[in-house]
Amino acid sequence: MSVPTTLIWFRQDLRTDDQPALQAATRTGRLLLGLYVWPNDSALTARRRYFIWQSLRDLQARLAECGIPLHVRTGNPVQAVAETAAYCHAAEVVCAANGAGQGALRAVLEKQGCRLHGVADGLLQPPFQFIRSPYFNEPAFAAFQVAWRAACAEQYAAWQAPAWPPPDLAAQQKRLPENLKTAALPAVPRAVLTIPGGETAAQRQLAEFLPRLPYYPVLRSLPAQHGSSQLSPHLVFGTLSVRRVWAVAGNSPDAAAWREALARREFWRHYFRQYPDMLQQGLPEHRAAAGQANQVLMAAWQQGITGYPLVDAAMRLLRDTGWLPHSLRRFCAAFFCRVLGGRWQDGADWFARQLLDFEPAANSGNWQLAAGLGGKRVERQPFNPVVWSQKLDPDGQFIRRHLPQLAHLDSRRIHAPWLATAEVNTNGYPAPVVDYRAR
Ligand SMILES: Cc1cc2nc3c(=O)[nH]c(=O)nc-3n(C[C@H](O)[C@H](O)[C@H](O)COP(=O)(O)OP(=O)(O)OC[C@H]3O[C@@H](n4cnc5c(N)ncnc54)[C@H](O)[C@@H]3O)c2cc1C
Repeated sequence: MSVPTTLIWFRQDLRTDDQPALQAATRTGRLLLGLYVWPNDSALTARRRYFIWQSLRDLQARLAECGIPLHVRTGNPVQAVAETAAYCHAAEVVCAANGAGQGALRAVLEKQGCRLHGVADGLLQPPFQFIRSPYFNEPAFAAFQVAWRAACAEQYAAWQAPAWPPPDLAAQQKRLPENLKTAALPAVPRAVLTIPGGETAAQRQLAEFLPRLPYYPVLRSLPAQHGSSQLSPHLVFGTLSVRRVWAVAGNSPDAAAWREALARREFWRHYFRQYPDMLQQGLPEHRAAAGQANQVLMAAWQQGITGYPLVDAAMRLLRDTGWLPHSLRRFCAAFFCRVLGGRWQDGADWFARQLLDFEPAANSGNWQLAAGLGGKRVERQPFNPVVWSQKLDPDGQFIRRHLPQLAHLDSRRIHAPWLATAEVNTNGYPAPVVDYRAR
């Protein structure tokens, strides 16, 4: 006789700690199974795929301790979930509902007598409450942050993560039929990751960062110092709970700047849920005035051969590791739009193909801001890449690390090697592709 089960469909919530889908599934009292469906996504780079794989391996081990098998499928998600639900006689499928319509899945499941139960995850506050204007410049963010923070302060003042696992779960799961107990995880090609995947790695990284929190406000703007948490891929793939992150940061003045970063993450996600058309197209006011970088300039920027050392060091690091600190993302984006005259969409596309932590809302929003397109009018402070290079990397340490052919230049010339006299060897480093002063 078949035993009714509950299927937990893991999506971008690849963890056991503070996991709403897992908690909701446990409350059903049925036997539990997990499922992950690999996305059919051409944007899933080898690095991202390997990060997910590491996260699944960790999740599988954690779930196995409680007797929950994690099945892994590929293909169309609706079909894969429905087939697995039928195979394991699921009476209910529980998953994070990320706002995208799940009507098709619900309809298919209902036909086979199975209920779809969506739970909220990934945000500290529900969307559609705090965005008051179609603009997303600094004043709009400031207004959002005041209201949003007040709601978080109230809701999370005494927050405790729900307990996991329930004490009798492993014993109960022994009743799972043998054919459902085994779940394989096919290997994927290895990729070099500077930020490893998985809940265990995420928790370790969070613990290592917390003692450095007091230095965050200063060091986050100095890319040579590794001053930020590097938790972004974990927050994107849900190997870490954002509620957990908010709670451990605490209320101290040291934590304020870091909590502001979390507010920015949330701001973009709320904003584009409310204004989805802006994700690709931007504000209507600015649609006609898009720039167009020529292909040669765009290729030089992508490959890190623009002749501007900090841009090139950063763009090579992005290509080689899939990660950049925020200050360099902003710098490279501003350079692309304002010095090379590129369209923000083209730059955002390149970042989307490189970033380990690619997330459409954060990427699109930050690109549009860097291009000065968050308000009614174009908002552009003068942008001097040499002055910014000196601010972000005062003694050239970051440039020296990533462009060794310029390592011998002094701290002034290293930001503008074209000023070096003919006797100084710049080892074939290219001349600037454009003169920033002409822009
Ligand atoms: C052009 C550009 C593109 C970007 N694309 C992405 C992207 O695709 N995915 C992504 O997660 N972030 C993106 N960001 C935001 C930000 O740069 C990264 O989140 C941050 O660098 C991650 O480093 P961290 O984890 O050390 O951040 P920390 O400084 O330690 O901040 C903690 C967390 O807050 C969030 N966060 C911080 N700053 C921002 C911000 N300005 N916008 C949104 N979230 C923020 C991230 O989740 C981050 O992990 C982009 C920024 C720019 C300028």
